[in-house]
Amino acid sequence: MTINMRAHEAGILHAEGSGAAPQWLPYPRDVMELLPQLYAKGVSRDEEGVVTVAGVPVTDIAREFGTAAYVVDEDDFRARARAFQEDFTRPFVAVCGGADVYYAGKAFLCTAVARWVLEEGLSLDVCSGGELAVARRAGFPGERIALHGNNKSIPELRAALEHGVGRIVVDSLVEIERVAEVARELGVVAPVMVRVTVGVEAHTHEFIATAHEDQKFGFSLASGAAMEAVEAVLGQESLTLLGLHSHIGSQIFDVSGFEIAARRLVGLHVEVARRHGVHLPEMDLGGGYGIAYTSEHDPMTPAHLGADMAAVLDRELKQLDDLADELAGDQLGDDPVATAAPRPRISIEPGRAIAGPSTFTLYEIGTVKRVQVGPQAERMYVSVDGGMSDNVRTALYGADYSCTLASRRSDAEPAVTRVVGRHCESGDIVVMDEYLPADVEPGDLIAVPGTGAYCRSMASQYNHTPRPPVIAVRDGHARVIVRRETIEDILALDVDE
Ligand SMILES: Cc1ncc(COP(=O)(O)O)c(C=O)c1O
Ligand SMILES: N[C@@H](CCCC[NH3+])C(=O)O
Repeated sequence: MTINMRAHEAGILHAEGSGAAPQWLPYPRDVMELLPQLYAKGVSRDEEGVVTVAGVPVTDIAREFGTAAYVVDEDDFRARARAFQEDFTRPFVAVCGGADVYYAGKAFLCTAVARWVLEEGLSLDVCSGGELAVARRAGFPGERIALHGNNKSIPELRAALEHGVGRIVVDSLVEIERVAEVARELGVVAPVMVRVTVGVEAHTHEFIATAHEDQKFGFSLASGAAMEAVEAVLGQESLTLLGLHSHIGSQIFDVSGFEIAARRLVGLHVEVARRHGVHLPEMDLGGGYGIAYTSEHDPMTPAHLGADMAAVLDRELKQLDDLADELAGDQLGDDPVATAAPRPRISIEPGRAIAGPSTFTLYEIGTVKRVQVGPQAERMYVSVDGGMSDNVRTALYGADYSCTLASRRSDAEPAVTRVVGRHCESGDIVVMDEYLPADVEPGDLIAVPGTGAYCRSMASQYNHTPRPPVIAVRDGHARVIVRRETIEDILALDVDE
């Protein structure tokens, strides 16, 4: 018999693989009270038991804006952005002069969010012409934008260079030629970074790991392709090489993957300096910091992460200091070591860790059905007015979410629940296993926390379902930052011949 640790803590005893029928254990507490760390800082329950965000009851939000809706606690988002910008970067000052934080807009980006990020002093990572357009509309300065993507189009590259982006992270030899050509055409020198596949097997879902050899991103370090790419960039007059980039994957809790990545990346950085006499001014370690979706996850704070990663970098950059000693001995006499082989400035690209916990999805229950799943066990299937079209992560990665009854308190017995969507698939599941009070009924609201990253940004119109709005709440006031799609929006795309 295997016991799911989270579910076990919540009182669910799984009998998977044992052949025995599942049995549920009694669960005594309110899920939100048990797991407050899953919710944004401004989320709590009022005296009536209604969940509130920054002082606004979810019942008011549902009445005014409808459901399903993504509800973001603006102060929570900003605080997490600030924690990376300030607490994470602080230890890097002594190690390499400082660090820059590029918010990864793929997690979630709209004009308001780009402005929050800008106001909190971060830079921005975009990976498409669409994300770049949003950044431009928000007034994001080009020099604080990084452009990613493994197949950027010429119009995207042109738009990026016209906006003066601070870095383009190149991903193939064809693309190096392409960027060089567009830069020549525009009469500019394009700043680029080379995305390196460092060969780390990140401990995460295989679809969101990105630094093992057999996948589409980057230039392999092991095969020599990364050095070849560096040389290709150095050979182009319309390109300037800022540095090397590595992103090992997403929803990672273990610094050891970053440590191996840093060691290998610094190794290549030193090799470039040694072979070509080029001291690259930057180095980017990507994003990927995990968040808590359930009690199974225990993420590090940005301060803790920063301290650990700065220590790792300090250790690994000793490789560069050895080169500096060599160079100083050979060429520079008494010149300070720092001028012989200066340490690169570090940057990172967190997305999920800033956006994810700031948001919950608010759904209204439409139907409740009890299904017998064993002689002593039944599962309550709660259908909500959304599903895999607004949160595909459960279906795509087997992601685990929690939920809570949000519109009232209930003293009813807890029931093992699966929250499902309204789409035409049995895999249309939002929350696999959680407890809800057994008296939940149509019209009740539930909140699914941790949906700020890769939910709205990966939302679809499956079954011609209009995508939900994003409602930002701050200081007792809720407002729309992304409006709800309408059937008219969907019909507008459909050519009526
Ligand atoms: C290149 C790059 N940088 C940053 C990120 C952001 O990752 P996360 O949201 O896990 O921090 C991603 C996505 O995994 C990415 O591909
Ligand atoms: N979309 C993925 C993460 C991929 C991030 C982009 N490289 C998720 O929801 O977890």
